[in-house]
Amino acid sequence: MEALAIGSVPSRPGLPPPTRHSHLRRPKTLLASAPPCRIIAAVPMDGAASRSPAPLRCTPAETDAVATSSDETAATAEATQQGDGIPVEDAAASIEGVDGIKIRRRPVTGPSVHYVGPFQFRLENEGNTPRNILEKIVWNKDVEVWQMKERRPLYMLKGPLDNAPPARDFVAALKASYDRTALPALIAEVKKASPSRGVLRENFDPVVIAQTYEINGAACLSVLTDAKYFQGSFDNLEAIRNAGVQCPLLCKEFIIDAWQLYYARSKGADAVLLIAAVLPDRDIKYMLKICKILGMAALVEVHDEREMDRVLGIDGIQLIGINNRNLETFEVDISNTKNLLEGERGQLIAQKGIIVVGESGLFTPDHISFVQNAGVKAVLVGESLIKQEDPGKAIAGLFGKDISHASAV
Ligand SMILES: O=P(O)(O)OC[C@@H](O)[C@@H](O)c1c[nH]c2ccccc12
Repeated sequence: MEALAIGSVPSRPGLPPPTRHSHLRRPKTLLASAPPCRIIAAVPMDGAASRSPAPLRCTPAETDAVATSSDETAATAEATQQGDGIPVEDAAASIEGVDGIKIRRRPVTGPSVHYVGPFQFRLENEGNTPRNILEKIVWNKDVEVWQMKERRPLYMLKGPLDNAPPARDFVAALKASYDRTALPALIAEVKKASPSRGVLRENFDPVVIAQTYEINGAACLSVLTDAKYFQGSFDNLEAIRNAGVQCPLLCKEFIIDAWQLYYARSKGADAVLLIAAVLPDRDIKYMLKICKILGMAALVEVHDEREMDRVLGIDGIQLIGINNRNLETFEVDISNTKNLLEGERGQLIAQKGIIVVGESGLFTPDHISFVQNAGVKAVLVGESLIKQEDPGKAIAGLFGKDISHASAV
C-alpha cells in the first residue's frame, strides 16, 4: 500500500504541514493487525467521474490529517483518530471512548481513495467504511466543512457579524407559546427530504412554507441546511430570515466544527442543533460558549440514557431535544421521550429548569398529549406537516385545535 504514495496533500489549518507521504502514513501496529484492503475499483482518472456511479475525488479531508472544533480537542482527536501507536482494535475502542461518543468522527485508517499514475483505486476496509448513516453523514460533513472554511475563513465571517441584527430569543419564544396555548410549543421544520424518508415534498418553497407555519401558530422554525442528505441549504435559511418571518430560526445542521456556528449566525440562525451522538462533551461545552457569545440558543439532542446523562452533567444547557429517531438505524419510537424523562432524570431536568423538546415521529394529537404528559414543553415536527397539501393548516390537525395567534385560546 505504501507504493501508492502519489500526489500532494494540502495541509489543514492548525496542523503541521504534511510530509511527502504523511497522508498515507499508518501506524505500524495498525498495518500489522488491519485486515488486507479490498481493491474495489481501478479506473483511469480522466473521465472516471462520468463512468463511476459515485465519482471519486481525492479531497483534502480524505487525508489522515485531522481538524477539530477546538484546539483543545485537536491533540486528543489526532492521537486517537489516527490511531498513532495503538493497535487498530484499541484505536477503535479509544475512539468510542472519546468522552462517550460511539461514532467514529473520521475514517480511522485514512482515505479509501488512492492513485497510481492515472488510476484511482478505492481500497476499502473496516476503518474507512462508515458503519451507519450517521457516520456517513458526519464523514461527509467533515470534508464539506473543510472546503467551506477554505472559501470563507473565520475572520471573513466575524467582521460582518458585529453589525448584524441580534439573534432572536429562541427559548423565550418557546416559553411564550407554551404559556399562551398550554400545549407544547411548536418548532415546525422546513425539510424537503431525509435519508430515511426520501423526498417528502416535491413542490417545495421554503419561504412560503415558513410563512404558513408562522401564521398558523409555530413558535419557532427549524430549517434543514444539509444539502447532500436532506436537500436543504443555507440559502433557504437566509431567504426565510430575509422574508420578514418573525419566528426564531433553528439551523438544523450536523455541527462538528465551531466555524459552523459563526456561519449559521451569518445566515440568520438564532439557534443551532448540537447532537450528543456526534460531539464529545468538551466540544459541546466549547460550542455552548461560542453560542452564548453569538447570542444563539443551542438545542442539545440526545437519543438514549447515556447521552442524556452526559448532557445533564454539562452546565448551562437550556434546551434538550429527545430524538425519537435513532440516527444510526432510523427506527422511530415515541416512547423514547417518556423513558428518558422518567425518574431522577426528569426531576433533575425540572430542577435545572431545562426545556425538553420532543423530536421526530409526531403525527397526531394523541402523540402530542403523550409527549406532553411525559414532560416536554416543546415539539419538533417535520414530516407530518410538510407532507400535507397545506403544511400550515396541518398544524391545527396535529394539535387537535387551532393554535394560531388569531384563535382565541
Ligand atoms: O420529520 P419528523 O419525524 O417530524 O422529525 C423532525 C426532526 O425531529 C428530525 O428531522 C430530526 C431530529 N434530529 C435531527 C438531526 C438531524 C437531521 C434531522 C433531525
